[in-house]
Amino acid sequence: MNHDELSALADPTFEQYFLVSPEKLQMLFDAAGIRPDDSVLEVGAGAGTVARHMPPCRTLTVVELDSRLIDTLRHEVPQATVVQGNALQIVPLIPHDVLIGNLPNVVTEALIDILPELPFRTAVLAAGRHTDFSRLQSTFDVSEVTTISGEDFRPPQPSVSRIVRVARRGR
Ligand SMILES: C[S@@+](CC[C@H](N)C(=O)[O-])C[C@H]1O[C@@H](n2cnc3c(N)ncnc32)[C@H](O)[C@@H]1O
Repeated sequence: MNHDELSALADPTFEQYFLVSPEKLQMLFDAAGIRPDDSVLEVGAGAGTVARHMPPCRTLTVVELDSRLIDTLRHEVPQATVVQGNALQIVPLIPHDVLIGNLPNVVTEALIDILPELPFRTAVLAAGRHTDFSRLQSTFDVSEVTTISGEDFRPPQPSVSRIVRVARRGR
């Protein structure tokens, strides 16, 4: 899918900006540290621009709320199990070693609340500049990987967000 087609698919109601920067995708995957025997779960998978470049892993499950994008995800990421629904309800039901997400900020805030109950080794999440991860610091190492904005996305994202790595200590 080219950049014009991605932009045409995006629905601002769902804050749909699709990450296309090869450099930022590589930084995301480096931070995730995906191993060939990992189960990977991506939430808010959009049109599959992240998932289609996912490094080799044992299983890949992608979750997307917008039912319009489900056929696109099945086409773009044929190796993935595609699930339509709300990430906050689905994430606790799917075992995973690595969690990747670029969700609207309000959803990410709610996801952070449930992170301690999830099984992942490493999570890599896009978050707003002011999203508060401090509540995780007793259990996880939290570090900023990079910032993402504008031309990193199609359509260009008007705001600046951060990619944040959350790693469970001792794993
Ligand atoms: C900013 S886009 C990111 C898409 C893709 N991960 C990327 O980086 O290119 C956010 C996506 O999250 C989806 N989304 C919004 N709320 C969601 C929720 N509660 N559960 C699952 N997906 C959601 C939107 O429909 C949208 O496709």
